[in-house]
Amino acid sequence: MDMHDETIHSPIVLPDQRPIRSIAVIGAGAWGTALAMTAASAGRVVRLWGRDPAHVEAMARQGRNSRYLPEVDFPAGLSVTADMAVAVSDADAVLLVTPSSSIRAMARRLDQHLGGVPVFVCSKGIEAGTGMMMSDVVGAEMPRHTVGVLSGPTFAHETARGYPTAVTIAAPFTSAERAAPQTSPAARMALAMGSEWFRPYVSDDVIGVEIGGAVKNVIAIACGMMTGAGFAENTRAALITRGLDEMKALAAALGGSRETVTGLSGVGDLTLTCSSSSSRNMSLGLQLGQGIARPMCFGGAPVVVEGENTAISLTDLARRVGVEMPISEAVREILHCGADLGETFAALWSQPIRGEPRALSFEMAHPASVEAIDTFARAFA
Ligand SMILES: NC(=O)C1=CN([C@@H]2O[C@H](COP(=O)(O)OP(=O)(O)OC[C@H]3O[C@@H](n4cnc5c(N)ncnc54)[C@H](OP(=O)(O)O)[C@@H]3O)[C@@H](O)[C@H]2O)C=CC1
Ligand SMILES: O=C(CO)COP(=O)(O)O
Repeated sequence: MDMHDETIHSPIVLPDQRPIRSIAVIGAGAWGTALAMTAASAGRVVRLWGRDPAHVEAMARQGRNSRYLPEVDFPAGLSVTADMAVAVSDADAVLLVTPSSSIRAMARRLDQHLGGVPVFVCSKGIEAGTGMMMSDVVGAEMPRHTVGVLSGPTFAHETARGYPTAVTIAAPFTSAERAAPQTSPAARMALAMGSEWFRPYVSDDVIGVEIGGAVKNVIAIACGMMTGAGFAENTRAALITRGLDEMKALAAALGGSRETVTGLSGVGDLTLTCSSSSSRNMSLGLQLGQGIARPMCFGGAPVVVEGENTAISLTDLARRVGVEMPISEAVREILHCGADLGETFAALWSQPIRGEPRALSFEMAHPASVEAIDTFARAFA
């Protein structure tokens, strides 16, 4: 073999290419449990961590999670523990699946127990106060780890039952991984999780994926509110489409790709969440739209509705980077500023008329708006 051949055939040196055989899932709610079941069904060794020892003991005894997914039995290969050190011992990768408000604390705790294995955040939200994306929060607390995300249109109860489901798994690529994406942590995780009914796609656009998951919850609340208040399908379709525009604009402003927003984690999840009362976000909106006071929604039970806090962190972030998000702002006003639902949506519908692609940049007063009526009144006085 001459020198030339040797150059051509020398293997690319890549960092960690081990297959992912064992997975720790942190968070034994509906989605953590569904993902743990998915990974175990795909043949991985899975440890599911829950914070409540009594709940963990019940899961171990019953072979199911009767608090969050009562109708589905655990597959072989899934064990449960309330000891985080046990959960992550020998793990080749971690799925972090507690509510977004707890992700920083969980990551800080995890970092004490974990070597440098990839961590994938599966929660959908933007941190309150800092406006940081979940992957950035985890990256800040776990600097030795590759941090990715897993997101898409996925109701936990459907995934747990084995209904065909597709997700996007994203993590940053090194330059070597760009040349051979199948060696990236995201691709290795996709191989570890994939089964005949669970179909992962791979991406390196972490921010694009995360924006989709965060924004769709706020838009779903808006859709629920409008539906609950008695409006129909035209209105919901308009909110979904203009919500998608808000998602696209913010993702682009933060360096994400518009194409990612049209994928599973954007359009896919927006469509799912805004179409079904199985969504807690949509359901909260429905109840508020019907005039039920917030404390009485869900019969007063504490339910994780990520879009509620995200309405604030998202619009704060959008204002900071100069992106207009009128639907998200309307949701924030109603949820957090005491604005009247009917009046706020009426004002949304009579906002200035604009070009449909944001690139067609102009605006003029809507004829139904107060400003327009005043202007016309003055002009014709
Ligand atoms: N459910 C779904 O279909 C999907 C959910 N997601 C996302 O997954 C994330 C989790 O949601 P989901 O599993 O549905 O929520 P659930 O309400 O089903 O479960 C929440 C879980 O988090 C635990 N938990 C709550 N607060 C804390 C805390 N402060 N610290 C540590 N653990 C905590 C709960 O423990 P305990 O029981 O002890 O209270 C429970 O195990 C959310 O960001 C959601 O958007 C994403 C895709 C699908
Ligand atoms: O993220 C989800 C589906 O992809 C779950 O939506 P909810 O949190 O609104 O129930």
